[in-house]
Amino acid sequence: MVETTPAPSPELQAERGFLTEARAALARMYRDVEGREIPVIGGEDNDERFTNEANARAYEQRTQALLDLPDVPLFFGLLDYETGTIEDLDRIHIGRRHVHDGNGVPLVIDWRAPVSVPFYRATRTDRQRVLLRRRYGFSDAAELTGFEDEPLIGAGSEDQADAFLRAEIERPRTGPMRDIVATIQPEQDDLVRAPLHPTVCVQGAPGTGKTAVGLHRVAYLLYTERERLSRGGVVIVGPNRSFLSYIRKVLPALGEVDVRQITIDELIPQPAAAADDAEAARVKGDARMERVLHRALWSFVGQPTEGILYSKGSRRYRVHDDEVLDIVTALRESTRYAPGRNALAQRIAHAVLVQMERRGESPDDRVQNAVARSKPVKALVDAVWPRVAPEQILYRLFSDADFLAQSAGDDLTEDERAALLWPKAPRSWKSAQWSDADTVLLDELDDLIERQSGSLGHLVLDEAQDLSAMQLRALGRRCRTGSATVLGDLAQATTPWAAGSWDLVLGHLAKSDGVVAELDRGFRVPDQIIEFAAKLLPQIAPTLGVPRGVRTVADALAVVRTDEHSVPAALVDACKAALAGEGTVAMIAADDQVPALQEALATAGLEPALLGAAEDAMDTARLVCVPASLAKGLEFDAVVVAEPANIVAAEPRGLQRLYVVLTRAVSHLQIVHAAPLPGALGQG
Ligand SMILES: Nc1ncnc2c1ncn2[C@@H]1O[C@H](COP(=O)(O)OP(=O)(O)OP(=O)(O)O)[C@@H](O)[C@H]1O
Repeated sequence: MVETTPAPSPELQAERGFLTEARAALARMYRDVEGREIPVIGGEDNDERFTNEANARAYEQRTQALLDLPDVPLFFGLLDYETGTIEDLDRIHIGRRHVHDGNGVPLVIDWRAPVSVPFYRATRTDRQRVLLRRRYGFSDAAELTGFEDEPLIGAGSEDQADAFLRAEIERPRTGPMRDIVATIQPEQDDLVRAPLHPTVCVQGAPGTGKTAVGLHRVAYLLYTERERLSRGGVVIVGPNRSFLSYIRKVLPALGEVDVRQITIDELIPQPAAAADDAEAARVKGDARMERVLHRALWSFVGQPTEGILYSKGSRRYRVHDDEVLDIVTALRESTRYAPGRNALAQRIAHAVLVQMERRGESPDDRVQNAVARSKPVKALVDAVWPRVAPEQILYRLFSDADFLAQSAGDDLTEDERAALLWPKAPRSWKSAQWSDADTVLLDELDDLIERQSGSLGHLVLDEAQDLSAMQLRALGRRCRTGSATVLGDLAQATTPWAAGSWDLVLGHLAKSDGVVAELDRGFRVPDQIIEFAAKLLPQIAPTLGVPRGVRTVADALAVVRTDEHSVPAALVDACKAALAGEGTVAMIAADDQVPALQEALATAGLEPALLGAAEDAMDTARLVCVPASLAKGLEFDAVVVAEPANIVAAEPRGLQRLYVVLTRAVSHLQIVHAAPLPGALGQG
């Protein structure tokens, strides 16, 4: 915890009194809302039901947002302004939400309000009319324990701010990620407060605060653009459920409870039941698949070989095949598949109507509709432009080598086509089992057949470096008019289908106007560990610079070499040593080694939890066993890594995976190995 003023000075007592007053005011605001009647419109039609449901939801959110969370301090900072800067207020307390007394006088000002900005931006050289900045220290139970003043005029230095940041970073972790609202840094604040449009893309080394920035940006945008965003909604897409569980408390602590946090598989509503090998998944995720699917779909539209004969009473009307062909050709150029089918029926019917008019009849729209629905027209449309389901097309692509070759054109090599073909095709498209990558292709086909609506207001993609082109297209479609916050690190790309550059990612998302920014101050990882892990960068991401550390920690890094049989015992010792310190500890190993190593730790009496077995494993246990494939995005006060060579050998992008694993520690990293250290790690 930060060095704070010895308690209780009169000033500290006054601040504690103010905190109690603010808490009471918030409780009153909560009671006011809770006691309010929710307006209910009578009647049972859809509009009325929808309005009533929306009112009830808004009410529920408003009450939840006003709940005083016992372990979240109500304010964290204070600014003294030059007199007259803000009307009637020279001193403002800054907190996670707005609190006012019974007469509307603000007690705590929301950190997102413009008057709070200098808390993050003012410096001694650019004071922004601020005289003094105060930062508060709180116990884990949100008791006010002290404060530190940073005068922006007169003698002084900026070291205090750095000490406060360091103390905040090193405060031992207990369970899920916490917010950084008290110590957002200026380069992060720029991104947090960037306008809703255009899309923002953040490349940042491990621990530079990308996830934190993304979450605070959501809270900020909901404050400035609430109405616009509540219409379409905000969705955060993370790599897996463990990660989402880890970040789930940040937005509620910032007073935002209405944001969906999901994995991409949950966004695309198609259950996956099959698995792909790496090469098939890579090809299925490639942007070229869009052209393959496009050709496959449109190959279902055939050449009309005969026209139609429509009879009404004794009269006959004929539309010839070449006329139908002209209509089909024009429609192919201008519509999607499903509306094209309807339009074909209508245009043929129109051609019949023209003939009727030429013969002196005066048919109206109803006649045109009747003709469009007549048997001969339907039969022709079914023959020339059949109804198809996405599954039918994909089934045929993966089970019919000639159809695949014809649809692939020059886009796929023979080997790539071979990777797509099923070794043994299922009996029919209805019984086929689809993989995750297939469900994304089905989604693309669905949109090629009929345009999806795409009305999301804002989309946050975390660990976006891992998404395939086809996944990015699917995400972009859901947010056609909205904007996105794209977060990631190209050096941490572990999927074989990763897009490889931020320009490509933005292009696939259909947000090419997005602005790419870089964060390069690594807050999480001590210097010594960054330097060690960065030895891998020339091999895994030669174009990226080495992140700048902001702190060193004594004995941050230890590498223990032992023989193969002694690895479990050495891991037990390392975990025991780590547990002797404060905060969370992770033992990270190659996925298939985790069960045996977990057992070794349990046998030694250490009671480890297994990440992934229960989503909230990190909430309760101090020691967690983490399969390397689930480590991304997480962090622990101390990390023990077992046998790096096995982590590397487990997958095609094993070195990238190891880089992720090595950069999870806030204070201490111990590496236990018997095999030589991989790549450049073993050198010097
Ligand atoms: N301004 C800050 N004040 C305090 N802590 C910070 C700040 N910025 C980042 N941190 C801390 O640094 C750690 C890393 O942040 P975060 O997980 O957002 O980084 P990241 O860039 O997403 O990392 P990774 O690429 O490894 O997923 C977190 O503990 C976060 O709270």
